[in-house]
Formats: sequence, C-alpha cells, structure tokens
Amino acid sequence: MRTFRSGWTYIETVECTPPPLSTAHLNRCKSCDYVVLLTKYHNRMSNRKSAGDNASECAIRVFCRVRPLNDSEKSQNSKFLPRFPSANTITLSGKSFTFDRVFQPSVTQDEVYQMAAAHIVQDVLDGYNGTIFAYGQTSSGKTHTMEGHLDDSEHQGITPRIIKDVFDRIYQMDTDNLEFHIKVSNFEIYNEKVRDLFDATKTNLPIRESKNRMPFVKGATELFVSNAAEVLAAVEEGKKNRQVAATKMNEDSSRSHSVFLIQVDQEDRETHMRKSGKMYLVDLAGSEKVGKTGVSGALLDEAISINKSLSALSNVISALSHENRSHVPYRDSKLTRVLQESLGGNSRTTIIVCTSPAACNESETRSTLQFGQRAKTIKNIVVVNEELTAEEWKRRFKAEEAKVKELRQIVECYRQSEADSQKESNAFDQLVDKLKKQDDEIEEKDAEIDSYVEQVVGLKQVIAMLSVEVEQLREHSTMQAQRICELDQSLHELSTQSESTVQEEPSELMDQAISENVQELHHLHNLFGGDVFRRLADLVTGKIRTPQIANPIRTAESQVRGVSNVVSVPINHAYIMWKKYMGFININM
Ligand SMILES: Nc1ncnc2c1ncn2[C@@H]1O[C@H](COP(=O)(O)OP(=O)(O)OP(=O)(O)O)[C@@H](O)[C@H]1O
Repeated sequence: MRTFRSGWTYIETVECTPPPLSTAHLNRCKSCDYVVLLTKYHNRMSNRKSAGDNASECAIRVFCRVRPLNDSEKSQNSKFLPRFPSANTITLSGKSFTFDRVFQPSVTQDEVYQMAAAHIVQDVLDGYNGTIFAYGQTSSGKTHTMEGHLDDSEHQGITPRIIKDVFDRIYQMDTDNLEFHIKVSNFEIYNEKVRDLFDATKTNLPIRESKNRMPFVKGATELFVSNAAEVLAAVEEGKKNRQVAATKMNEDSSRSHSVFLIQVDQEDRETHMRKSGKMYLVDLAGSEKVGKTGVSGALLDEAISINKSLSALSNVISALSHENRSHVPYRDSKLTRVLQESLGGNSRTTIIVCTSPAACNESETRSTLQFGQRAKTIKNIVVVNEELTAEEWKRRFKAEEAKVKELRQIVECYRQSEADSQKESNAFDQLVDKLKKQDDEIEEKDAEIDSYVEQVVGLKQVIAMLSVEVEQLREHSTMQAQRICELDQSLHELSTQSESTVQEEPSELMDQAISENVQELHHLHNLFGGDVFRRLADLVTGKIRTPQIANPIRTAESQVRGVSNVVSVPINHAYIMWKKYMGFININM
C-alpha cells in the first residue's frame, strides 16, 4: 500500500563546479601533483554525474509528427508533400530536417507515447522536472497528440497515458517505505491572462518566482489525487473550461495554451529522504494565418494574441540556441514565463512538432520544422529535486568538507607548481644568458679561424714560392757541386804544382787563379748560408704557431738544409783546401 499526503517544502541541490583542467598546465607539467589530483577530482565528479547524483546537461529532445491529410485538404486536392528518407529525417521540397524521431501519419498513439513520452514518468519519479509540449500550426494535431480521446484507450494521447503510468509505476514499486503526495493543477494562458481551468472564477492569476527562482502560477488550484481515475476526471473537468472555437481550419480549435501540471513528491519513511518531480504537459494553441482561418472579431483578437505569444516562444528558442546567449526574453509573454524552467532550465524537456502534410500548408510546415530544428540545439541543466534529512545533510557536509580539503590540496599543489615553474623559468633565463655568451665567444673564434684560414692561404702561397725556389736551388746546387768539384780538382792541382815548385815564387797566373777560386767559394758560401735559412727560421720560430702551418714550413726548411748539406760538404772541403794553400803560401813568403 502506498501512502499519499501533503505539506512539504523542497530544496534544490546545487552542483559545485570543479575547477577547469587547463590544457596549458597539462602541457607544461604532465606528471605534476596538481594535474594528478585535478584529474582524479574531475573523474570523480563525472562518475557522480553519471550516477545521477548531481546536475547534468540534457539536450531538449524533439520529435516530429505528421498527421494524415484531412478532408478539407483532400477536397482541395492538396498534395502529400513530405518524404521520410529515414526514421529520424523528414524532407520537404528537397530540404531535410533531422529529429530524434519522425512519426509518419500511420504511427499509432501508443507508439508516439512509448517513443517520445514514456521516459518522463521515471524521470519524475526519480525527482527530475519534465516537460512535454506540442507545437505547430492550427489543426496540425497538437491536441490529438497531447490529449487524444480521453476515454478511448487506443486513441488516448500522451497526458492520460502518463497519468496512468505514474500510478502503475508507484503501485509496482517493491518498497513499502515510500510515501507519495501527488497534486495536479490545470490552467490556460488565454489572451495573455492565466486562467484556472479547475476554478473558472480565477481568470487572471499572477506568475511569481519561488525562492529557488522558479516561476510558478500563484493561487492555481491544486488537487490532491491518489489514483489515475481521479486525475483523468480532473483533466475532463479542466477540458470543459478550456477556450475552444470553430475556425475554417479546425472545428475544435484551441484558443489558448493549456498547461496540465502534475507534481509527485515522495518520502522514504526510513531515511526521511524526500524527492519532488514536476511534470508540465502543454498543449499550445496553434499559429494561424488569419486569412486561412477566416477569423474576425474576438477570434481575430485571440489569433493575434496566440501568434504574439508563439513568436515570443520562438524568440526564446532562438536566443537559447545561440552559443553566446546573453539575454533570453522569457519575460516577453506569460507563456515563456511559465515555460522558463522547461527551456534552458532545470527540466528534461521533449517537444513534439506537429505538421500537416498538405502542399497548401507548406510554408507553415517549413517554419514549424525550423522551430523544432533550432530547439534541438538547446541544452537544459537538470538536477534532482530532493529535501535532505539531517543525516543526509551531515553526510553531504562531510563530503563537501572532503571536497574542500581536496580542492585546497589542489590549490596548494598548483601554487607549488607555479613556484617551481618560476624557478625553472629563472634557471632557463640564466641558461639563455649563458648560451648567448657562448654564442658571442663562438662568433669571436669564428672570426679568429677566418683570419687563420686567410693566413694559411697566404702561407700556402709562400710555401709554394719557397718550393719553387728550393727546386731552383737544388738544380743550381747540382751545378755548383759540379763546379766545386772542378775547383777542388783545380786547387788540388795547384797545391801539387806548388809543392813541386816549392822553392819557386808563385806565379801571377797562379795567384789570380787562386783568387778567383776563393771569390767563387765566398759567393757560394753566402748563397747557401744566408737569406733562405733566415726567412725559413722567421716563419718557423716567430710568427707561426699553428702546427698545420708550421709543419709544411719545417719540411721546406729541411729540404733547403738537405740541399745546403749536399753543397756545403764540397764547399767546406774546398775551403779547407784553400786555407791549406793560403797557409802554405804564407809559410813560404
Ligand atoms: N495523427 C492524426 N491522426 C488522425 N487524425 C488526426 C491526427 N492529428 C490530428 N488529427 C485530427 O485533426 C484534427 C485537428 O487536430 P487537433 O485539434 O489536434 O489540431 P490542433 O493542432 O490542436 O489545432 P488547434 O491549434 O487549432 O487547436 C482533429 O480532428 C484530429 O482528430
């Protein structure tokens, strides 16, 4: 047995937004404590979200329903325009529109309910808010979809099916600890006035905001119900009071937007946990081209008011579908005020766009499909509405404390990591300075090397010249050596001659010959002992320090010395001979 009672207040839980995980920081410091902690934190938060524990993003679901051609359209021979290339696409004159599902005319009321609406029952029992509304031009099938035939189980629309399902699920629950409190209200927005459909005397109810900033209709009659039959009776009651009139396009045209609100509150008697889910079932009045509907007088005023509020709804949808939405004009109409939480707020919302298939309604159908397409981009943020027990508060408080502690740790780590990166950045600056200095030094060395290279080039030229000179000397020395041999021979002969004529005075001829030989010997001595060695010694010892340059010069020097040795042996011999001869002359003079 379930218990139903009344009189609770509800508190909405608010999600604490985790600090963003900056990619810049991730790149800088992939393994630092801060990132590890923050990643853990984010993972934990997303796990909590997926468990339905807190706020989560929820896109508005949009379905499209196409009704069959009606008699009037058939009689005009209006063509059946839409094509259905896939289960969720509709094509109109070549332009495709994609929805969560497209219902073709043959789709039954039950199929529409199962695919588009049944899920809302569980959402509401889980403590979420939910909204389903039908949108479309007049006579496109909105009332048929939302309400249908109330007393015909096959042709019932969404509202009676939801009511039945809510009670079926509650009675099927296998715990006896839950206590339920269900209340319904029904009002319409007619000519920008909120009228209570359960109490026809309340014709202009105000819209106020709760302390959670949720708009609600103040003073609307709330009926406490305990079974589906009671609720259906209430729906019938409200229906009687709704503004309908016959127009050229619809015999039972709704001249107002109707809102049926079911609020399910529940309490676990053991844990004292409380949850509350609100469900808005909305049948909008249809937009109409007054030329087509042929209305005048009061009906024309209604049509103008309907179109105005629908265009306010379009503006809200349009503002919400922009990424950088700044202002959403909820306050432009009563309709958008009432639906504020359903559009961009805390509600799991489903929109069923209803269309006519007839070619004569093509432009209205196209604008309906565009409306649905825009609405599909809107994302609501939903949270479970729950009232917490003292124990639950304590548990959450502790969890929040732990979270704060964790966040403090993260902040501390972040600070530390910032300080570390500052240090790293200073060290980096120093390194950059050092590298700059090294760069300058390298540039200097480069210049030095360039000058060495220039010197090497110059010295290579000198060596080449010296080599030529050495070669010439070698040739010359060979000739000179030959000459020295001849002189040696001649001196020997002269010496022999003088020994044999020791008593005789040296002849003038001999003196001249000896003098010439001596001069020639002097010349040769100067030639081989002088300039060449000096120049080589200069190069090797003083100005040249690099081995690459000095080595070839040393080679050249030894080559010259080699030549000089070759030449100097006979010269020395000749010189000795000459000295000997001169001594001989002096002794005998
Ligand atoms: N899918 C459908 N299958 C069969 N009949 C339908 C379907 N949709 C609508 N109809 C019929 O078309 C007519 C107009 O539908 P309905 O009253 O639901 O339109 P509406 O959009 O609510 O119009 P208004 O905005 O003028 O109130 C009704 O007779 C309804 O039974």
